[in-house]
Amino acid sequence: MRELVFDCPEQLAEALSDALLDAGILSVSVEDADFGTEAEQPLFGEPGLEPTTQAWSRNRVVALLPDGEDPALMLESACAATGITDVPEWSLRDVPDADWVRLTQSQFDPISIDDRIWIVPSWHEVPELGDAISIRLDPGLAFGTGSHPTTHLCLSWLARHLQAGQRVLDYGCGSGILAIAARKLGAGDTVGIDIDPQAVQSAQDNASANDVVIEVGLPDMLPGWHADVVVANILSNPLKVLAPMLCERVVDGGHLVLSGVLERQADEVAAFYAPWIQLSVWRSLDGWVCLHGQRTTQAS
Ligand SMILES: C[S@@+](CC[C@H](N)C(=O)[O-])C[C@H]1O[C@@H](n2cnc3c(N)ncnc32)[C@H](O)[C@@H]1O
Repeated sequence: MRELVFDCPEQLAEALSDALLDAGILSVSVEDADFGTEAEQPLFGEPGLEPTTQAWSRNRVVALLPDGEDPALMLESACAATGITDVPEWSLRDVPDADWVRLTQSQFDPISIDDRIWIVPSWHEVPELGDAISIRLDPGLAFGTGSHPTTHLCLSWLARHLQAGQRVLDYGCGSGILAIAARKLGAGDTVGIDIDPQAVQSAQDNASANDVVIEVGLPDMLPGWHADVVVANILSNPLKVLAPMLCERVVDGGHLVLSGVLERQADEVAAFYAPWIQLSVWRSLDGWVCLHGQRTTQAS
């Protein structure tokens, strides 16, 4: 296969990419044309949120051509569709044949959480477990493969503190990884809730693949019972909004475990929870924190 490559300014990158896709290009990626040079200007944004600027000042558009198509005609038609009169200079490059499935899979090795939990993609052998548990999980549409520090922190907390039989609510369950881990670590009734229907489906599928029973659903399916452990790995803003509801879901003496919070956001998030539960940083990893607190019987 071949790729069409050209540079264009920030204001044209998105429109031309869309027009190329409309013209029949198979896929388009936009890269920083100044990557690796002194002119490189990285785009930053809070993880999980879109950066405010959507493109670099000089963008390299890389478009995968369908077999037999004329690249010049495709680019000219995309330019005409977007009202661009100066067709950018372009070049062609060959895409070497590769086993893309194998290449992608090779990027995901089993992940160990403190030697207590192994997250193992389905194409890998389960490593020697000893006393550890293993969770079969493939990267998919829902967040939560264990590679992100926030998931790692929550898993680590569960592995160290969860007691057999405790009821667990995993709020913002994504792939269901925390709920599945909780069940495999001996939790009692366990529920995973997410606002994203695709995450709910993924969590259900992953629970079945791991032979564990967890109830999974959208927020309106929250069960009547209260949990010994409520774990929520979402971002700081939704966590602030959810504070009263999440605290209310914790039984007296129960635990609240939060992540998705950057170190610099920890105090602010804890302040939102202070009327019900005193949270403090349990552990940090790569700039992220895991906050933990216990609900006392005096809490209102
Ligand atoms: C960072 S992922 C965490 C996934 C998984 N629990 C983990 O630890 O890897 C956050 C999840 O929370 C969900 N989410 C975000 N806001 C939510 C809300 N207000 N109520 C329920 N789920 C929410 C997202 O759809 C996403 O699946």
